[in-house]
Amino acid sequence: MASTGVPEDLRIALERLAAVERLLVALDFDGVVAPIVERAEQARPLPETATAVAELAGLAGTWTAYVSGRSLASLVEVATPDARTLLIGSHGAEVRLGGEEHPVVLDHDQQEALHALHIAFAEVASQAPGTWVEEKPAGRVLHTRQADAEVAEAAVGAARERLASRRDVFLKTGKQVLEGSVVHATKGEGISFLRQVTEADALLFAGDDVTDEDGFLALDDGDVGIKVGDGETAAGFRVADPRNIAEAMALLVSLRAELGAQRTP
Ligand SMILES: O=P(O)(O)OC[C@H]1O[C@H](O[C@H]2O[C@H](CO)[C@@H](O)[C@H](O)[C@H]2O)[C@H](O)[C@@H](O)[C@@H]1O
Repeated sequence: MASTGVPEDLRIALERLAAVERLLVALDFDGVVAPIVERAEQARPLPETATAVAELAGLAGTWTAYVSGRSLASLVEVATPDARTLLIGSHGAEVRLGGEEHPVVLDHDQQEALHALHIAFAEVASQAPGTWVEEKPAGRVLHTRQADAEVAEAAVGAARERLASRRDVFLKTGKQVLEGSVVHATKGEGISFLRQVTEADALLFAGDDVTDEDGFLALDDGDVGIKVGDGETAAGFRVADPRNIAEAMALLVSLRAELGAQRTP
């Protein structure tokens, strides 16, 4: 089967993956399912990817998941996933399985740390035109995509400096964002959790950002990791942009549907 945007080595890996008994397909959201845009609330899935994910979720022995740095609420709003798609939010700190949400619960010290984080980011953003703060249950995100490069760099530096003495705020760098969280969680933990609950024989994970590297490091032999875009990666495969993920997902749907049809008596 020819598919122009799917490299040959990935196509072969997808053929192998399509044949496993229990398969988990886990996708990062921003930069993988949805192209990167100026404002977080404007991001939307590529329709072809959303369709392929829904089709995969309807196949026997197949689970789908979005594994995102977004809060669950924000992920649900922009991705509008159906109930079958498993959700990991806040880089692993929040979970939704079926209709059941497992929100993050903060103790008193974490609430105090979140307040300090909010003040630090909000004060920096108020002085740095083009930056803004996104709120999450266990963290805050300083967005700099719409700021001039020098303003963005200075804002991130100032925010880091203000939080340097806090051992209870964990900082992560993402695509033109600085994220702070009062809960230590990684996408690797999220992916290992999903592997456990689905009892998957193999899984696919695709990601584009530095924080997705924890996810790639949680993959085993027989799994497929796909890095979207440039940058160092532990993933075994690479594609250029989210449209290639749409193509890869469509290919996986047809391969798995075909094999499923052959298995059905
Ligand atoms: O793990 P992800 O699903 O990829 O989420 C990572 C962060 O994505 C969002 O920010 C990124 O996408 C925005 C919309 O395209 C873009 O404007 C921003 O510059 C990107 O960093 C989201 O807002 C964050 O909360 C997520 O952690």
